[in-house]
Amino acid sequence: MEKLSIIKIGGNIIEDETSLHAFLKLFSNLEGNKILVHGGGKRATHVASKLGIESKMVNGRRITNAETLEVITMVYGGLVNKNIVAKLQALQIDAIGLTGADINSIQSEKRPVKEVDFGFVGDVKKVASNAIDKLIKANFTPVFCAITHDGNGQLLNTNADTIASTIAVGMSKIYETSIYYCFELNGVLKDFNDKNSVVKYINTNTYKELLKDEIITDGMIPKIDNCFDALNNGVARVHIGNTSMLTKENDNFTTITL
Ligand SMILES: Nc1ncnc2c1ncn2[C@@H]1O[C@H](COP(=O)(O)OP(=O)(O)O)[C@@H](O)[C@H]1O
Ligand SMILES: CC(=O)N[C@@H](CCC(=O)OP(=O)(O)O)C(=O)O
Repeated sequence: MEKLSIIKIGGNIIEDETSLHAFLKLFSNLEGNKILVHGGGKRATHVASKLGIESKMVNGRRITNAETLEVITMVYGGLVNKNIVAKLQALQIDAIGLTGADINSIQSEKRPVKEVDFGFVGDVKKVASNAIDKLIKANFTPVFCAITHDGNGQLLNTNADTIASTIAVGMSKIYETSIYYCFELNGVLKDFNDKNSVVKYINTNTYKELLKDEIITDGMIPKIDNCFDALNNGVARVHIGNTSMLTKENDNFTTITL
């Protein structure tokens, strides 16, 4: 089986021009088939606040009313996605920016209202692996933002970590897939005050311990849940770390195993 790398970058990398440029340079030099997935939650919160729209997160997910959906469509699908695509083109990567509506790549359904009404937030139902593969086979590099659609004309907001894991699961029918969750830290840290205290391997048992000891908190919990979902559904490898984990020189990052 041929290999495919799915690389997700978080909000803090996108916000910092120098980090973003350094990452895109690394990404452009990566050999083999690749897909980029980006978030941009921080930028969305910032733009929303400039427009006088308050942002509310519950369990790491944005409550997305109609107004917020407009903001995230402009920010993720427009501003952030098109800037990344233009920067990749400057690095001679033939990137194509996509939401899940483009080529019907990611269909989702509006999250049912239970204790919380998340509004226009979508849970992924179907990834069009063959359609995405046509782009890869034509030597385009797909760049996905955190937007999906329901097939009935409705765009939905879907967390970017989930976009990365569900695309990886879908593509693992065709490729041996690896996910690299890149963020500003070196990996999952044992001690938040020591940036080098990376937990190199986490499996389902050690994860439980780390949760119990409150070493893993906040946004890291849904991120690791996404990692286990991916591994349980055919993805070969999942790593969390700084963008430099994409180079062979750095082996100080976290690998998730079952
Ligand atoms: N043990 C831990 N090690 C590293 N980060 C952690 C840990 N526990 C919680 N976190 C938090 O998780 C955040 C990453 O999750 P999130 O904000 O969703 O990522 P992203 O930057 O990819 O959008 C980190 O910025 C950090 O604040
Ligand atoms: C439903 C939901 O919460 N969607 C996320 C999508 C963006 C994202 O995931 O961005 P980061 O990776 O930068 O956090 C949001 O709107 O914040």
